[in-house]
Amino acid sequence: METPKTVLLGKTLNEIQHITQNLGMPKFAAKQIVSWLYEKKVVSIDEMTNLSLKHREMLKGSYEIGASAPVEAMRSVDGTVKYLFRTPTGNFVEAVYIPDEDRATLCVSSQVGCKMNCKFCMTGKQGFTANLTANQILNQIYSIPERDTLTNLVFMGMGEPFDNLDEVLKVLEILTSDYGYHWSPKRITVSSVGLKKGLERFLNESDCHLAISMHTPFPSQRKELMPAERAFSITEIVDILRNYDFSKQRRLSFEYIVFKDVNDSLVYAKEIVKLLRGIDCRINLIRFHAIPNVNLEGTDMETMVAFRDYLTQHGVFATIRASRGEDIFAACGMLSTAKQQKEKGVTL
Ligand SMILES: C[S@@+](CC[C@H](N)C(=O)[O-])C[C@H]1O[C@@H](n2cnc3c(N)ncnc32)[C@H](O)[C@@H]1O
Ligand code: SF4
Repeated sequence: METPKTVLLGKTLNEIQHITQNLGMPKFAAKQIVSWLYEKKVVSIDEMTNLSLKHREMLKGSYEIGASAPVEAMRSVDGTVKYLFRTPTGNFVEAVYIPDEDRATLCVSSQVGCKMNCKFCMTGKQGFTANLTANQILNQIYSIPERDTLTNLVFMGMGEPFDNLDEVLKVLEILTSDYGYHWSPKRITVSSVGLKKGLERFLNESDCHLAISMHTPFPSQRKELMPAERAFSITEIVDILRNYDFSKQRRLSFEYIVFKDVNDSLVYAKEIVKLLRGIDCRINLIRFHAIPNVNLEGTDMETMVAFRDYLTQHGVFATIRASRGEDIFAACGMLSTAKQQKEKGVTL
């Protein structure tokens, strides 16, 4: 059997330098290769025409680009497209393309499934299967037809990015460095429940925006909704965030799914104001995408507007996030779970 080749897409400049060094290629070859990968976005090593034929052949002996097209695309009436990618081990991950006036955002996944088991999340219900490699994360951007129109990227698909931070940081480096995509870190937001080590490392090693999934300001209730609260509480998260400056380039936001009769009254809004006092941030109120077998319901728009207005009037700028792609199961984890179940012959 032929040995599988190592993929180049998703490797940092440093990693490519190791490869070229090991193959005895000249020092400048690494820069040439990353330029073919990340600027010219080639699909084969043969296209790297400023490498000598001999070096291209050497590279092809053990390496390949490693781009793979989505296996399925579902288009919503509102223009949102959900892409499904198959990993080499036969798992499915989702990326959602969301066009909106002059913006085009891609929501990417960082893991197959998730360990965090949040009560309201379909990906959490899947359990954890695997971390995605930098290649598999970057491929979600590289291999969609709209890739050159993207203005923003959010890590709000399947998985907990801080639980796979080595790979996520490599992707952020490639997207924001001069040798890579040259993107400003302001175009990228990483969303997390807040894991202590990951949070501190991300804050120190990246300049990208941060979104923390709060969902309730009360630790006792957050434990019920989000088991990760037990390991690292929302109050400790906020304490750490107080030490960082979010008043300049980097933005901090909190996500808050508004559940009917659970976290949608003024008691919650008042506690949020207290918790976030003195921190430069905003809060995004999210409509709940109902998932099967979970006794939670989204609140009505009138309550959401009142909640938003209270927060904004009391110094915490709040917005209501538009819910997109409802007709194509755009809530994270819905499509991949459906696909997985279909392959096993189960219906949801
Ligand atoms: C899927 S998570 C991925 C990133 C990270 N694991 C996190 O929780 O922040 C992205 C956002 O989607 C939210 N989310 C999960 N399930 C949802 C649902 N059924 N309806 C609406 N939002 C949901 C999460 O709370 C989180 O704010
Ligand atoms: S909301 Fe985020 S952390 Fe929670 S289970 Fe879903 S993906 Fe994991």
